Amino acid sequence: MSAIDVVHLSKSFGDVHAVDDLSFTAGPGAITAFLGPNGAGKTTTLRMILGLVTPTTGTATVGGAPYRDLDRPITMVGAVLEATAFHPGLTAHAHLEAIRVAAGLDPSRVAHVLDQVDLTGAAHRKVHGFSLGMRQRLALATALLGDPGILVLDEPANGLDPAGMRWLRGFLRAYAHQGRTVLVSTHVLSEIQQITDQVIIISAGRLLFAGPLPAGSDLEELYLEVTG
Ligand SMILES: Nc1ncnc2c1ncn2[C@@H]1O[C@H](COP(=O)(O)OP(=O)(O)OP(=O)(O)O)[C@@H](O)[C@H]1O
Repeated sequence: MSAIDVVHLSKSFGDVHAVDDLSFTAGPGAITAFLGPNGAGKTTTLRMILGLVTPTTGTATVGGAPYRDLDRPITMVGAVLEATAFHPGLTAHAHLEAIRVAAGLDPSRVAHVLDQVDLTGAAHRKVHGFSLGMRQRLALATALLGDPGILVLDEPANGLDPAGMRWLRGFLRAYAHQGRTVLVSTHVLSEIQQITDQVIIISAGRLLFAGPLPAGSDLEELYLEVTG
């Protein structure tokens, strides 16, 4: 059983077939890049994996079970979705602490995840003064609170400066090397090419390519070839 299994998954919104009979797996110890043009169905697929959208047909499971059936999902799957909102009046520390308490996690986790994303120095600043990149780091820290074995990320490089992108690459690589699973949707092909183990490309909700990037090939070339 792979960490994330998508099997004949479909989702229609009225006449729009956002996801259309999609199947793929994202296994442990690897970074899987989830790619496709605007409107291809990536976010809808990620939201079905995370139990936020109900599939029309098919299944999406994490660790063998649908997300909604997981006992303590925060300890199994961490997610960073687009446009993550934080209460602007809270500090980063207070935001994380509230979630930690609600989830019954160990008190040491807050300092640990702040350190993991390099936000320790800003822990007691209010989030309304945070840059986009700092918000992305805080969203990642939130996803890491439960020490999950699976990370699902939608455009995590959004707002990161070049140093931040390099940091994120190193972080995700190390995370996968621990035997954990990373599924990341992105349009920044030059970034993901450097760390990806497996590539999934979809368009109009359908699978176009699944597999490792062939040796010596360029991800942008492959992407444009299969989506063109
Ligand atoms: N709640 C919704 N109601 C109606 N249509 C929707 C809804 N969510 C998504 N769609 C439609 O489903 C299709 C897939 O959208 P989705 O956001 O999954 O694509 P995406 O690959 O994530 O795109 P992008 O790269 O632009 O973020 C689009 O045509 C979109 O308009």
